Amino acid sequence: MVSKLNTKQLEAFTLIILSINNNLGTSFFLYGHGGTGKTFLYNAIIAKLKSLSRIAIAVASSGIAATLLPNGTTAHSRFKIPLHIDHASTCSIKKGTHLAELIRAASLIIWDEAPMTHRNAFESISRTFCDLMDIPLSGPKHKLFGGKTVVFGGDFRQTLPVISDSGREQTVDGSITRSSLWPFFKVLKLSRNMRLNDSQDNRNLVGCGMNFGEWILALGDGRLPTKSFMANTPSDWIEIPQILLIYAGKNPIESITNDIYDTFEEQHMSTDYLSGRAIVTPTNAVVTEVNDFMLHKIPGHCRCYYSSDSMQLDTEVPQLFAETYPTEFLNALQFNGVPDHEIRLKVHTPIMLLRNLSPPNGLCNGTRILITKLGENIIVGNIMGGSFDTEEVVIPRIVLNIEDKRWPFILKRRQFPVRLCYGMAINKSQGQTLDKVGVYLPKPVFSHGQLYVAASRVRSANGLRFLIENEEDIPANYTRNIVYSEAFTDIAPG
Ligand SMILES: Nc1ncnc2c1ncn2[C@@H]1O[C@H](COP(=O)(O)OP(=O)(O)OP(=O)(O)O)[C@@H](O)[C@H]1O
Repeated sequence: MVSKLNTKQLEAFTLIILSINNNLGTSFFLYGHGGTGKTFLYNAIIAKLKSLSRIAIAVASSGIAATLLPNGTTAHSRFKIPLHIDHASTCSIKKGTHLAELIRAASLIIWDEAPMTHRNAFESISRTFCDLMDIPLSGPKHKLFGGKTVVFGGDFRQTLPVISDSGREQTVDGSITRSSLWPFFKVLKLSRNMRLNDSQDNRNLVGCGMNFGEWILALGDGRLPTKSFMANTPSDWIEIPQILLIYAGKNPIESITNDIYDTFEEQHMSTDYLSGRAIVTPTNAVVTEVNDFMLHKIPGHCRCYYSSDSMQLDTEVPQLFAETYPTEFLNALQFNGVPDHEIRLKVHTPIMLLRNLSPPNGLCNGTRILITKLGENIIVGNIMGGSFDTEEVVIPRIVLNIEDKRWPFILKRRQFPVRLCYGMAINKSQGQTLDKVGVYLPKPVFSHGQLYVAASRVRSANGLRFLIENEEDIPANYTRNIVYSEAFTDIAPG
């Protein structure tokens, strides 16, 4: 793999290996826009360390990015980062445990998609590593991350920390670049988009004077010309080039799925075909519409799985709550990232896991699986993509505990933690390289980086299509592009 690295990747590789070999304990941040080969480089470094019998711990902020790294897990599960974290938190790792010894022995920590995680988490890891490595928390003998070489990486144009009920300022303030540790990071920059191939369709985007790669990057940077369509509304609407557009027709979902899942009838059972395609859209409600539409196209028996829902109450008068919130009410509740009460599936349909079931075996939140058997109590299938590609896996029902401040109880839902994934929420596509992506926007995106994540998954302009539905007075070749550029202007790639 090392022989394949481009110049910037090789420079970064050399500096990181130098830090490990000389125990320099450098904290790196690998910065590059989508497709510049960050994941490729992590894999080259991990392979090198493996050949030297040295340990690298690889984690990512999201499950799907973790599956792209050898033995990757989410950072939260690997380092036992508390769910509710503040500026003084530490991780629940006790000295002398297997995990503590693994961290002590590791030569390198890699953390992909770091910009998605709140800065408090990195600070708590640094304090925890100091404790495990017997390094003081301050003073001349203090070392960041207990003296370990660490490589954080990611792209600030993509998802930033999600902080509930917060606005632009709090989101940017939660970012790793606002951490007291940030000034001590050595930033390594990658700038060549390795995802895009050099085909003709990448050279010219008719009408906007840019090639596809330049256009994608300008979109992510927030440098495309913008306009506003009504007084007092955001002026962040951008024009999508004509050649990337699909028109809604009578049935927009039919139009976009016919385009992205062309040759579906012949290839609907092919893992390669399915794993290279997705319709991405901002909300889960639309994801469900897309998936329901596709499910109807698949021949064969549809199996329904119903959850068993109950309340965990912190009260001595459960009867009162049982009357107020009957089972039918609990069944109707829907939450982001939680399977519905009713799931309908067929053999040969692709599903996405919604929970980390067994990260060491590739079963992470975001893993895609092609179903081969629908049992009474298990679902069997083969993993699509990532380091566990084609491996057969078994998915059980699990109990999911769901807290929501709207309800005075914890919902306990026993269900298969899966959802069909012909369509997926934009944030679930982050980190993936796909052949064909349909960006379906019945409503515009609503948060930083969403449009960029969606548009930057493909290898060529030929693989990207937008279908936009706007209110009557806004043309269907315009959509919103939300970019918090202050999150990354100081570290623009060189
Ligand atoms: N040096 C290289 N030689 C050949 N292919 C490469 C090289 N670097 C990256 N690639 C390929 O380019 C594509 C994008 O790379 P990768 O997924 O590592 O980018 P990334 O920076 O992690 O992207 P994102 O931020 O979107 O997750 C992948 O298909 C990868 O295999």
